[in-house]
Amino acid sequence: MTFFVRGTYPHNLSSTAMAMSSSFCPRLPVQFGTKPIFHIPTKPSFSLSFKALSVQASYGSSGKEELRVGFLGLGIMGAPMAQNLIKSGCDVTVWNRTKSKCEPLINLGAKYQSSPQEVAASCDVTFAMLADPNSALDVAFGENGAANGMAPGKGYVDVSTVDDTTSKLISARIKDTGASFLEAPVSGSKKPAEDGQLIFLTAGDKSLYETVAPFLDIMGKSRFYLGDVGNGAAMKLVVNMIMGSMMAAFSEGLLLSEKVGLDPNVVVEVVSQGAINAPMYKMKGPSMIKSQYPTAFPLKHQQKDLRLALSLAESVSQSTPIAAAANELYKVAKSHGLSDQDFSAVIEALKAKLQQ
Ligand SMILES: NC(=O)C1=CN([C@@H]2O[C@H](COP(=O)(O)OP(=O)(O)OC[C@H]3O[C@@H](n4cnc5c(N)ncnc54)[C@H](OP(=O)(O)O)[C@@H]3O)[C@@H](O)[C@H]2O)C=CC1
Ligand SMILES: O=CC(=O)O
Repeated sequence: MTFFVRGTYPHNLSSTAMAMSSSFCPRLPVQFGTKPIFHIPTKPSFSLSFKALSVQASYGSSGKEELRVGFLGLGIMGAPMAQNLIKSGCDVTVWNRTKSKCEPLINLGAKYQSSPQEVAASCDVTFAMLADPNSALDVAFGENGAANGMAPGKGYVDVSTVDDTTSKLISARIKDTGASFLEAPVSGSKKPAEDGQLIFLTAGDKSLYETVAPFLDIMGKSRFYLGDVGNGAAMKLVVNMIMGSMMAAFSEGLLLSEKVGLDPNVVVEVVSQGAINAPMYKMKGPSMIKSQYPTAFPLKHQQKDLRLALSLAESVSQSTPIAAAANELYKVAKSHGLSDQDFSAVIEALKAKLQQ
């Protein structure tokens, strides 16, 4: 298995920095499949402004034709990802099933096409950020799907969280057209998407990976190249299987602490200072204690990821009893109408009134 990681940038993509980065969108050769012409500086050690300037230094004066970038799916994640590309000066064309979600991006300068096929036909690389395997397949294969607009020299980058089987199906269909395919699911939620701090877990055509790397660097803080299609999907499912179980265990801890007379806010503080600290606890804990779940990562997507991870585990006979138990809790939460709340609403599934 091939493995590659670029160093992370210790910065936040503030609006000032975004403004600084405008017109720094990478200019790239239009044709794929050749040796990478440009080199991304590795492990820059300071600040976003350095990131923006690096991109300018590498691409700004190349004189090559700018790649036209398509973006399909403008939900919680897709909208800020596309926005960061637009604000960096990229030539972006958007499509979303619910057209009204395109308006804010069109106002920022994006072009619009009325189907995935038209986006793919009018762009050199097309990113897709869809809800789940069915929607990813629909948008790639359906009537007026992206595959109908693909051709040799183009690239399709699916950044949705799906299972490896779905990803391989999409890859095969796209590659049948002569185009290239990269799966690139992301780790990181709404805020990292807004801040250009996502972690890309990519696999597939290496030449496409190299071609789109500058775009990944606008939207993210690091990227991994993991080899064959399916490895990116599997990595994402493993990570989210761990995250879903952690959130379920954290929920149990908060409720138990309250029942025995402890202040759950102090539990959050103690956890945050110790070896089991994870940013998620301090970020979500205070609102969970107030029974508030402002949506960053919808609970229905976390349950989807657990379901897909369990199926992946079953395919290789790996026992995953903790994830299986967590999945049951998310299913209970869904059945109580919490699908569109943040995944931290899983705590509600443990409250006595929901279990009756
Ligand atoms: N939110 C998060 O924190 C993270 C999410 N992810 C993953 O990223 C993906 C997107 O997540 P997120 O943005 O939160 O999800 P949202 O539910 O906010 O957005 C889903 C997107 O998929 C579109 N869609 C759904 N069904 C269809 C369909 N049948 N045909 C066409 N388009 C469809 C929606 O269109 P419409 O607007 O019309 O409904 C929308 O653009 C998911 O796979 C998720 O697991 C990964 C990392 C973090
Ligand atoms: O998929 C969700 C995330 O936070 O990553």
